[in-house]
Amino acid sequence: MMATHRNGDCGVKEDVSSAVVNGEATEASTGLKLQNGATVRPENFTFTSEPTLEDIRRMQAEFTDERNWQQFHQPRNLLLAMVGEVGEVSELFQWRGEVAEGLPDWTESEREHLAHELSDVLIYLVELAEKCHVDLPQAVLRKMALNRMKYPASKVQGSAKKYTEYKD
Ligand SMILES: Nc1ccn([C@H]2C[C@H](O)[C@@H](COP(=O)(O)OP(=O)(O)OP(=O)(O)O)O2)c(=O)n1
Repeated sequence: MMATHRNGDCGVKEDVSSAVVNGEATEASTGLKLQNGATVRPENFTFTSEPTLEDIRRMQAEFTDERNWQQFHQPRNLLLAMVGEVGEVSELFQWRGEVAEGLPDWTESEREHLAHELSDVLIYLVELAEKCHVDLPQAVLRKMALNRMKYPASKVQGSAKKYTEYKD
């Protein structure tokens, strides 16, 4: 079963808002903004530590080898397959309006369906990265470092503007 962490019915009307100081979200300032302006911290949600991305890469390689499917899994096909799965994730959200963190109004079956589709996206993403020889965990570290430089916390506080929109 998919691990879920619900906030319960707390009248949440806006998405998570977090204040950041020196690149770190402060404990007191991270939370859900309620209609009355009060802020409530969401329950912490964390992943389990395994499988790692390398575990997933290896398991998918075994899965495709066992079926003689490597012949179909070139980068372009994997990209198209991944985009198709992203579409399937989108289908689960379409026409529902905005949904609260933790998806409190979704059924267990809907949550499990979402878990399946997100997993399909990840599986294809990991295999695409493998076939392109991108070491995904290390690439993510490098990209996050770049993101921190492009969006200094002190400069972009509370603004969702693209970095190119800043004048200085
Ligand atoms: N040629 C294939 C076909 C499937 N898979 C694996 C990776 C995905 O995790 C999952 C995708 O399977 P489907 O294409 O059957 O897609 P869904 O599981 O989303 O089924 P549906 O489209 O019915 O929702 O299976 C794969 O690696 N290579």
